[in-house]
Amino acid sequence: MELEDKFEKLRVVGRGAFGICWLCKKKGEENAEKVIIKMIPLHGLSTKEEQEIKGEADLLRKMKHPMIIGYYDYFTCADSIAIVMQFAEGGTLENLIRDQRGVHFTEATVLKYFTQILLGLEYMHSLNIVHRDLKTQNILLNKRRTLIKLSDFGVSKQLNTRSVASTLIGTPNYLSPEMVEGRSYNMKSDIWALGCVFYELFMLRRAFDGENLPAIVMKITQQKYAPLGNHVSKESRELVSKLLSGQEEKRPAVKEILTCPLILSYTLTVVLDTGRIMGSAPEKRRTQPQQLTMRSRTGSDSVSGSPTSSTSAFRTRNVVASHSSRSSSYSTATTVQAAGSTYNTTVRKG
Ligand SMILES: Nc1ncnc2c1ncn2[C@@H]1O[C@H](COP(=O)(O)OP(=O)(O)OP(=O)(O)O)[C@@H](O)[C@H]1O
Repeated sequence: MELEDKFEKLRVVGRGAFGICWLCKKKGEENAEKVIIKMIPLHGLSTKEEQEIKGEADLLRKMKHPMIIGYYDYFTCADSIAIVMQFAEGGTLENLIRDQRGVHFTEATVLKYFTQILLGLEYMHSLNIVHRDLKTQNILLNKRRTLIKLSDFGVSKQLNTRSVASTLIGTPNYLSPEMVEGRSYNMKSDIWALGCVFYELFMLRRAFDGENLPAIVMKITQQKYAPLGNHVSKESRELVSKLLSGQEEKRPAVKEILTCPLILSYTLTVVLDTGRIMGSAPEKRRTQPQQLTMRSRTGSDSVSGSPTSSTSAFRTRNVVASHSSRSSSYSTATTVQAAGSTYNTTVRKG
């Protein structure tokens, strides 16, 4: 089959090391959703490599989460494999950072984006999948640039619980010390990259940068980065330094970060908001399986998504609010089931 048989090519949105990304529309449908089709040429690849790419595409199709780009389908056409995925209209986090033109985000804005990235990553890690290429270019945004979507798992690998993937892959700026030293890649290497992204959101520049590869590598191995400015709270600075710890075992797991005091209230807000998004308009979802309307607390947001992402990934089970008669404070005990993990949390206000 040729791509043009089924889809109308609108424009090229980007080029990666392995292929071209086309913005496309299904032919013959008036209001067809726009999708991205990534074309990966197969020529020169062995049958085993081709099978590996197809295996990756199958894996991507299985992932359903609001903070992960929706992968719909793949097919072989001409001499390429075409991967059909959700179109993120807001571009990349790298572009968003660049568009700030040096004006820092507020800490609350950074923490909202960061928490969403964490939730996407937590879902992947719960499936024993490491991202391996987490960077601001691979974090996409919806049209209003309020919701993030992790993407580009071209080099992700599904790990079984005992094995580690050890291939050295990645953009140099986000490589962890263990990777530059040729040691194996693991989930904690994703945490390092997460630290780099967190730093970049605060400082609008990369944590580890340099004129050339050896200069970057030197800084990574010494964990040498310019200190975070005074606009960053002590708690956030401490978290950055934990994520960018040279020793993997000192870096916290995603679940620990989601429930640490600095992040917990953001976790609850994002999970509860997403629960509300997913809980809305079930009839509409049933009749229009390709289109999902997402509403956020701050306003309405529309992104295209997979309808099943609502059910498995996020579930708010039980919210109990109890008011204290002795003070004006109140506590909210919440059991939030996010990405297969259950958080029993108590938020106190007042
Ligand atoms: N789903 C999408 N929605 C919107 N834009 C996208 C989408 N996927 C990719 N792009 C755009 O296309 C560019 C190229 O993406 P692609 O995944 O091919 O490569 P990459 O992430 O730059 O690098 P590589 O795959 O080589 O690691 C991205 O930087 C982004 O601007």
